[in-house]
Amino acid sequence: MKDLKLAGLDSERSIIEVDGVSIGGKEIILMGGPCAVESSIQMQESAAVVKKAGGKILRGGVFKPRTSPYSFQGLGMEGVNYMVQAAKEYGLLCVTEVVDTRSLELVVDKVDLLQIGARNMQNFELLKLAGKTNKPIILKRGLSATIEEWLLAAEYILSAGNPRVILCERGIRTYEPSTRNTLDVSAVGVAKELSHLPVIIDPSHAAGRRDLISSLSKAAIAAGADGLLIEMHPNPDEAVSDGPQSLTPEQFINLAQELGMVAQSVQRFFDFGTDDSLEALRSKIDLVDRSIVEGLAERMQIVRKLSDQKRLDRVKDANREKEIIQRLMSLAEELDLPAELVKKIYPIIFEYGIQTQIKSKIEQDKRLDPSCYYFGSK
Ligand SMILES: C=C(O[C@@H]1C=C(C(=O)O)C=C[C@H]1O)C(=O)O
Repeated sequence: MKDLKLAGLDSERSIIEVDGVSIGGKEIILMGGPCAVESSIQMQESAAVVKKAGGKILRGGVFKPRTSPYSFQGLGMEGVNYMVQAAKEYGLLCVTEVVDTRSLELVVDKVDLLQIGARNMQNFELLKLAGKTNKPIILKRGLSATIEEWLLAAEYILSAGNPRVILCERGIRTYEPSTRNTLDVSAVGVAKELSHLPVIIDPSHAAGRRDLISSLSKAAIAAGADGLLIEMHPNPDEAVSDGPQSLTPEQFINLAQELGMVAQSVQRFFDFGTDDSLEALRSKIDLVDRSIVEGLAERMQIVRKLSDQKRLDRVKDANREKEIIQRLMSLAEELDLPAELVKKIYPIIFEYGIQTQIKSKIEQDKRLDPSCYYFGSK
């Protein structure tokens, strides 16, 4: 694309540093908070949840570009102060949306990042002014903007002198009414092919309903997104805006717990572990235990299949068992785990493996020779 003089991908991808948080590196950055700032207590509660989930950035709208003029328009500067205070207390950064040059000037020195929303993606005066600030800009893709238009909007900010732009896909307008917008997952790959800028995903505005947020967030990471911007409210049923698409604190934390595995599968990481409280460490252990048991169940399924290929009197194979134990004992040593643990646990696992094969073999034999039923039932 010829006009992407600064946004175009030359060689290196940009990693955007904001006070110790790097967006666009290996780490997946989680940002969360309510659609609109409503009160000091609401922001305190939200900040506590974001922190607990391993999130790095607190979001909250104070100037709300609402579809209807009669919807809540935001708390303005009072709201900014609530958010800044809460973020500070919990060691988080904070971001809010600016809707015009006036609101930008009001908040630029207060927050850590600025957001330009979908409806203002082509507000060129605002883009130029954002380009003159020293704050990173989260630039949302417009409701009906092509990827090219979105990148050219980023080019406005870059060419005005601000190199820190983060692209945010938030769903586009399609003919499909089941979701508020359609999350364009492929936009992540396309934008990254054309541009060096980090790309994050806002699944909340894309879906418009909370039941899809978890799966869309995981899809976003799998597709290569550098972060997630998710709406979460301490009490979504009472939210003044976007309640139906806001996660509850519990859902937000549960989702965050699952992000690490998805991140790992695409050679990234998500640090759920910033919270080392007893409760947080125990939930981490619960997650690991779950995958241990799931792994054992999967192993058992495979072992059971092996019975097809064996005679009943040849189910146990001592050499194979020895070989497995030796291999896993060296792995344990490499991983700083007592090798003795493997030596003790595995014979029990083999024992159950053998039992399950024998059972399956007997069932097979019965199926092959139905006479044994008749014989047995006489
Ligand atoms: C699965 C097998 O059968 C038995 C169970 C084993 C296991 O659980 O890994 C290993 C050897 C056998 O004693 C096998 O032969 O591989």
